[in-house]
Amino acid sequence: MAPAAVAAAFPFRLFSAEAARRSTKGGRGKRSSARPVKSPPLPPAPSSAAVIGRGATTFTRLPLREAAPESAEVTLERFPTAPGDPGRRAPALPRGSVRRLGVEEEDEEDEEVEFGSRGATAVHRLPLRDAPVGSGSASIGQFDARAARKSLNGRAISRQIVEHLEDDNEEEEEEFVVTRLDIFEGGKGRKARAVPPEATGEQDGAVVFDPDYGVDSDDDEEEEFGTVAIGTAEFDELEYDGEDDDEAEVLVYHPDDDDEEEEEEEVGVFEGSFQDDGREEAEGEGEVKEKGVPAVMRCFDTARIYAKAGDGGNGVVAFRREKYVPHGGPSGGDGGRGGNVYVEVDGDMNSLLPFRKSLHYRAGRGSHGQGSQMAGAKGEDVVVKVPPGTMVRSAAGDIELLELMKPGQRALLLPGGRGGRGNAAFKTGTNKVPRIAEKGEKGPEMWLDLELKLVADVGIVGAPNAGKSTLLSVISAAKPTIANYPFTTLLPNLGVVSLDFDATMVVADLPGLLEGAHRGYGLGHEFLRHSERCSVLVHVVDGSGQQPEYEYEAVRLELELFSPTLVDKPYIVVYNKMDLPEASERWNTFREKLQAQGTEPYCISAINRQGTQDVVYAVYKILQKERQRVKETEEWNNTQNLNHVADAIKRERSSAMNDFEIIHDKSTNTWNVVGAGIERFVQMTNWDYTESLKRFQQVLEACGVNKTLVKLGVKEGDTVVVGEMEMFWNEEPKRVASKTMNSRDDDAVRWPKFS
Ligand SMILES: Nc1nc2c(ncn2[C@@H]2O[C@H](COP(=O)(O)OP(=O)(O)OP(=O)(O)O)[C@@H](O)[C@H]2O)c(=O)[nH]1
Ligand SMILES: [Mg+2]
Repeated sequence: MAPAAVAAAFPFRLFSAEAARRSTKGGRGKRSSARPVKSPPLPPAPSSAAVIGRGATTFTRLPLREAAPESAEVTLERFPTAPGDPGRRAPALPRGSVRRLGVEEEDEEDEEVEFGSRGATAVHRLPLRDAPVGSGSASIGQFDARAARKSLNGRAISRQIVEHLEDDNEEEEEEFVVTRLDIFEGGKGRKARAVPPEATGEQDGAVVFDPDYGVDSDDDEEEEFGTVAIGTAEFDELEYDGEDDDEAEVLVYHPDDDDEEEEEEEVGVFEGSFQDDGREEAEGEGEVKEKGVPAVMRCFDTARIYAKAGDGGNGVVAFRREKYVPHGGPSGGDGGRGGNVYVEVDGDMNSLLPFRKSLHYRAGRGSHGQGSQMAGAKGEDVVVKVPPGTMVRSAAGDIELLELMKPGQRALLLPGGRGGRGNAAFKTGTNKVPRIAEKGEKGPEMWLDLELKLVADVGIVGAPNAGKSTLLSVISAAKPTIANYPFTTLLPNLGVVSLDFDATMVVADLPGLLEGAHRGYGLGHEFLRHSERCSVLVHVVDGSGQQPEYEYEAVRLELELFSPTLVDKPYIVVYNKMDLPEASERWNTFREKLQAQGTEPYCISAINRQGTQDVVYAVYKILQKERQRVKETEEWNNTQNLNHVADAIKRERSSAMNDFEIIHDKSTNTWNVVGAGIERFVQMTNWDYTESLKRFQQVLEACGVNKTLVKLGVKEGDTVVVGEMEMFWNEEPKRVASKTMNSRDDDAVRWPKFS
């Protein structure tokens, strides 16, 4: 089709394919700019055959944000909402944000920044550090990277947005948005500009970061800031060193140390995570000892892993060429589906320790399609093997996704991306030689928190050195380490107790509990969650201790402080070491005390196997009752769909393209078109083909985006963002008979529903 004809058909938005190609190649991220776009940018060369219509525009590709779903409903990669309207689709659009609060008078020390994991929700606050003065070069790179490093352990290259919203006491309304993506891109040598406060004349001491520097140069801005004051810096030249007295660096936000502590505690997401083995500090006595647990113990039952389903393979454009077959027609095959990510219960595993070593699980990408209508091969699936009793949560938003209990259970967690269609699929009556093919759909990705709760029927609890491991060793075949010092047991031990042919129970021996365990003393507290799944607790008391009753009460209290459901569990009390004279002497007092409370304790000598069998029978009797009770309630809710996460992803994938929302950000004149269907369309569009632009245009028209924008009052030069595409709006130069448009619409918009 001649360019002029295309222009006539789609007079509204005029894109430059040239510019598009340029910018997509560069892959430069560009987000709502620091300053409103004041004039439409340079028109591209109209001579290019690919230019659709007249007028001009730039066409930039935005990198996609990392998927970090806040809910099981939304797991696809997506772009964040309009910066000015963070709350709108917050649940669907996970992101971090830092927002400057209103500045209180001139007191810069009091400035605060809210730092949240989604939208405007504050999770913790960092105080704003006054910006250093007198430097022409500046970078905000450190700012966000630092926050990110803190909160994400620097691992997830996820996208956080730093918002610098309007000041209450400034007349000028300004808004600055800095995405971490910009910063990361900056890290690859991109030029960026930061404007020191004295250049802007603002009193708030914040350095203004201009992510668009060098993208669209704007003369007005130069004047406003004064050219001298504007320095540029290569990001890779700058390194964060934690000090702000380094002249080469300008740190914009710099939380001071006290608040850092606070912030860590409040966020608290990373406690119990792996890594940072060497980072633990020795803590003084009397202090709260939150993380004084060796890494190996933390990894026993918690892990954080990254999973990504494979991207679909791209479809290709090909035409059949064969002797004696003139006009062979399009024959580009579809890309293959990306691999799936499964989670499977492996009965042989009993801890999450293997995840210390491997934490990235990526399914294979689908192969690209080929000529002769050959579809690409499917990507390879990956299976994440977990022990029975594993809870799977999405790290973002702490949403419970799965609870995997039985060996052999398998859940499809992330379905691979669909393969892009080849040009053979685009053949229509009016377009017999389609030069268009889709890219493969991106596979969803996620950080997952795994937590293991042992699936034991009985939990043995008690103070250190009480003889818990000894008891387990005599009633089961387990061989736990036994020694005469506290904290012999560092990780829970499991044993199977069989009373009879089919009467068995799994017993867990847990690390000892100290008074103050809930405040972090000792180790036992780390593992108490494992007893949450137990039906019965066996509380072992060391009869040879100084005050067995006191020890008993203290442990009960710790259980209660950990979780009220623990103390409500049925339990039996076992008084141990009766072979020792000091124990047998105190037995009567102990027994009377407990009887007064309505509990009948057992006395044993674990080492001599005296009385242990009675304990086993007593426990089994209670367990049977509990099992019966659980069975009755389970019958009611036994239909658990293990694939619900994948289902939600698939549902979202099939969302209609005309189901979108438009969010207007007045300060930057940006219109964000948000909708899973349309964003997915943009992601799958292969901009290498010129026909893709046309199709994109047609889709915008057909699904009503253009119409809605016009209705909402979009103006010449405004920015329109759809998924990873950013465009400038150009008014139509000349309206063309709508007949032509309609006749083309139904031809071009062939967007089938995927299930
Ligand atoms: N005399 C006597 N000693 C016992 C008895 N039961 C256990 N012990 C001893 O008590 C010490 C501690 O036993 P463990 O079974 O390791 O105690 P634990 O409760 O598992 O201790 P932690 O794992 O450190 O919490 C060992 O030296 C055992 O030999 C008993 O019935 N009589
Ligand atoms: Mg032990």
